[in-house]
Amino acid sequence: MAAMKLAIVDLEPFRLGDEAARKRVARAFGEAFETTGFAVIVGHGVPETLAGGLYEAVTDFFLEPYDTKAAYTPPEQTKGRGYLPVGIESVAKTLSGETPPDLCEALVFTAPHRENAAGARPNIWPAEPARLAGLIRDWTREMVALTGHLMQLSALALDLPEDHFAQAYRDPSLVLRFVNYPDQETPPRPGQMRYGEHHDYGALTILRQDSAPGGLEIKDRDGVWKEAGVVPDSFVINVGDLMARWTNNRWRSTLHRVSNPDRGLTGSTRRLSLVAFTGPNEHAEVACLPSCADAEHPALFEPVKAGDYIRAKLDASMQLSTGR
Ligand SMILES: O=C(O)CCC(=O)C(=O)O
Ligand SMILES: [Fe+2]
Repeated sequence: MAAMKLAIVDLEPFRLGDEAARKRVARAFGEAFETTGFAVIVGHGVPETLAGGLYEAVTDFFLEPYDTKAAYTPPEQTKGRGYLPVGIESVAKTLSGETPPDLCEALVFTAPHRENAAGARPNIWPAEPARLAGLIRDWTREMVALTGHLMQLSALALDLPEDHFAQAYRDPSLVLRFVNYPDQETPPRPGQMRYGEHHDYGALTILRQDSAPGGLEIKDRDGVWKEAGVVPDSFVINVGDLMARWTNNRWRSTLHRVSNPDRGLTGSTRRLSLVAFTGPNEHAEVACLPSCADAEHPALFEPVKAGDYIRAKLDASMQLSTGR
């Protein structure tokens, strides 16, 4: 399979440079989202020791016996928190009717940055490995900070004042989804994938992937699936539906999926991803940005409340919530 040529954007001149440097980075960032909907960022400022430590701790969690992990599965059939075993989710269902379950298991935290907020449903924190909870709390702080940088960059790239999104992101939404794609001892069923084709629902997704076989694939403008590839110590950032709506499709929410590893491979093909779905506050209204519509490009979407849009998509993706 051919590789998708993703733009690699160095954020360091944005974080540390002068105005001209910031504008340059923003231009590259925006161009990537206008063409492929994906950008690879380096120089992002997130410490590699933390990323590596979290990767190891999450790996250790998924290596625990099934019964230990299943103790963290929530009673409700939604995928907002806790341990979600293989078989619970079928993400391609958000696009088309019945599809076999995705070949992944996940550990999910919703809004871990506002755990103590009144009315928030508590996340489910695994006791083992003991270092995991602290690492996730540190990661949460990094993801919120990185989201702030990405939204400043987004505003500049969209010809808006740098703080345009500050209000909507004062108390942002955040879902952390740690995903393990196990070795496939039996062949997948027809149409079954590690993670089926889908759009992300939020504004920007931040993904740390590893280089195991059976990786991220992106559908290009001609409808051809291409491999995303892996750049060491980077994050893949992609545009979700809310950002596409905000930008009137100037930025593209692109179909992607996680493919199965070749059956001929020997040795482990296990793959681990650290995903952060970022977005504005649930109460924020997402309506066409002033710089994204004109006489030739009238607004394509009705304004939506961010939280309502996400909730509808999450409901549709649950394998067990049949009849939708
Ligand atoms: O694991 C990956 O590379 C991508 C996962 C993904 O697309 C998602 O969680 O929405
Ligand atoms: Fe995705």
